[in-house]
Amino acid sequence: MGYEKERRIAELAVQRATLLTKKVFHEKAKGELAKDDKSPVTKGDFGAQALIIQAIAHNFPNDEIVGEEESSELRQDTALRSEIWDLVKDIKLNDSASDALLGGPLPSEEAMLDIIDKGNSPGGPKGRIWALDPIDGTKGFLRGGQYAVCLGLIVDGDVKVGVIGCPNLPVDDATSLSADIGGNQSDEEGKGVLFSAVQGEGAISRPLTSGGLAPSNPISMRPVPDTSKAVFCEGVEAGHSNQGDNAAVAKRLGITAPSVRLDSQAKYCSIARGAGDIYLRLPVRKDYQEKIWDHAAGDLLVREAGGQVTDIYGKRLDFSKGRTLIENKGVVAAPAALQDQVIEAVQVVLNLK
Ligand SMILES: Nc1ncnc2c1ncn2[C@@H]1O[C@H](COP(=O)(O)OS(=O)(=O)O)[C@@H](OP(=O)(O)O)[C@H]1O
Ligand SMILES: [Mg+2]
Ligand SMILES: [Mg+2]
Ligand SMILES: [Mg+2]
Repeated sequence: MGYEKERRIAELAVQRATLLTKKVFHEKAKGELAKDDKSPVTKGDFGAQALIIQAIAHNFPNDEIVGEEESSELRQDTALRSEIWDLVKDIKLNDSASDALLGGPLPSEEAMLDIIDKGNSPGGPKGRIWALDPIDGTKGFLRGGQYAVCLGLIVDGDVKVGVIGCPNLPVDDATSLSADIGGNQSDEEGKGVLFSAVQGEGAISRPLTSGGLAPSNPISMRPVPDTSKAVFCEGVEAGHSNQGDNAAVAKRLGITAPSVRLDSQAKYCSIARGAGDIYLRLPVRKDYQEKIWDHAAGDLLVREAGGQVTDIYGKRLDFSKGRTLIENKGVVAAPAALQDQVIEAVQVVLNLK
């Protein structure tokens, strides 16, 4: 069994970070800022990044981290910074043995900024590099929908460990995707799932808790007799994937069921547990480069659950090229037996052949 410690620490670090994101999720003022690329970031994103990097640095001090966020806005905005510190300093798992594994609380507000900035690795083909998305689906988080806390370990360009916490997904793997899954989640009963995978060892899920890790179950994609019976998942934001092209692909595959729209890597998680079958993320803009933290953990989770993950050309996602997936365009994930047919349909719709 490889990467046992990495999986355990990653699961606990993600679980601890969701304690903070869940608090912010219920606050009216989430400390929203617009980044240079106009995308949103909140107290939840900064706080979760600080907590997770602290845990990685404590356990694996020589590893590099590619984290989505950086602290420059917080170095200007002292009010927001102290609001984040007020949250971060009090977050701990209510199982002291588990919490101790993460290295205890952060030392100070100033140290928190430096810890956030340890996520500045350029990535690349060599060594151990963690890809961290402290809140994936920030727009979903702000809307009251799905979001995910995502952490993957890439070793020499290959994803070895993937962990995703989804506080708003139903615990029950068998719960079918319903229209309200991406909607307002005021009722927390029965919600919150922690997914993980290690290369070559399959994929599992367990309920998210506020203490130690709960018992886990293996998960797998469901068998789909033919593509027309498949349910496909896509993003909520029309600016992140081309919903018109996604629909045209579904039509070519004979799919009549409406798509299930949900934010974040919860899409990878859903198909990996058989709540949905195909994830389409067809590009909106030619020049957009997908970020490694948006896909590393989900890519491994789906492949370990019996699926394939490629870009629109049928090429595996290449995590060895830096902070972005510069060698790939779009994402297509499906049960292994259907992948060729789905790629064929994508290529016809996008006029690639
Ligand atoms: N133009 C464009 N194309 C593709 N992807 C983009 C684009 N712009 C942003 N992003 C990234 O989308 C991440 C959120 O993905 P989602 O799957 O949640 O999108 S969706 O809202 O459900 O459609 C989001 O991740 P977070 O910032 O972590 O939320 C962004 O990294
Ligand atoms: Mg973002
Ligand atoms: Mg993201
Ligand atoms: Mg994010």
